[in-house]
Amino acid sequence: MPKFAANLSTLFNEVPFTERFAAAAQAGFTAVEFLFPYDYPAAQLKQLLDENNLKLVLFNTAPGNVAAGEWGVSAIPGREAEARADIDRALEYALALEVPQVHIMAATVPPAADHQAYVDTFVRNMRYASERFAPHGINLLLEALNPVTKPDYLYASQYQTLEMAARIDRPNVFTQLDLFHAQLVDGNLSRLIRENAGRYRHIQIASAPDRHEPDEGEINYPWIFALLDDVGYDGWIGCEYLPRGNTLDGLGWFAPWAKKS
Ligand SMILES: O=C(O)C(=O)[C@@H](O)CO
Ligand SMILES: [Mg+2]
Repeated sequence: MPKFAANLSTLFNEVPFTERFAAAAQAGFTAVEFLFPYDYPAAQLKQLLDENNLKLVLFNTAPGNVAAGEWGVSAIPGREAEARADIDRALEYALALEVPQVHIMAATVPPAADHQAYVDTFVRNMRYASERFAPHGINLLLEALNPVTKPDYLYASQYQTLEMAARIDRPNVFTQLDLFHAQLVDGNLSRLIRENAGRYRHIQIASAPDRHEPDEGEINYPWIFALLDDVGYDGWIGCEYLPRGNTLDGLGWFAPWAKKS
């Protein structure tokens, strides 16, 4: 049976961030994920989780200078000290918030840059991160991002992240399978899900191509949820979509799984 986490960076934007925890709980979610915790003290976020009986299942390392086109610094040659400080800060939050997994953001790679140098830097920083998180039983995730949403990201295809995880070669490194990005870049989701079961440890969903509720568009989600059960996937499914309108109005698809109060 699928377990859904509300993404508080994309859902419940009708209210300020700190009020989205209660909104998600009232809508029947028992878990949440979000982009970044760093604007808030960990103790404040922990209190919001506890008050609303919510588990936190995912957040990301810091994105770097987003206004300058960055999306993560862990793959940028020459920025290792910053990347490792971000990794250490993510670990502090992860421990305080009891999160089981963290997405390590790689980087966008300028078209003229030396791509291999980015890959090598990322592998070294990921091995550092792996050593820091492993004693705490926390997994690290890599996520492929489609080039329309995020041009020039280190990897766009799910098969590239699987290859990268193999190259990093550490037991707590897995991929994060965002089915919206996967459909735009790779397609054939059933093959991806079946052949790589066990290599992805978190899933995110949205419709394709418009990234709305998972009840429209190219992907037949009820069928995908049954397939995930069939391959024994027991991780979380993050609802990382942009509601067509009011978040609650679009939650009809979630009604069968919502916790009844
Ligand atoms: O963009 C996505 O998709 C994400 O999951 C972000 O959290 C990280 O790029
Ligand atoms: Mg995603």
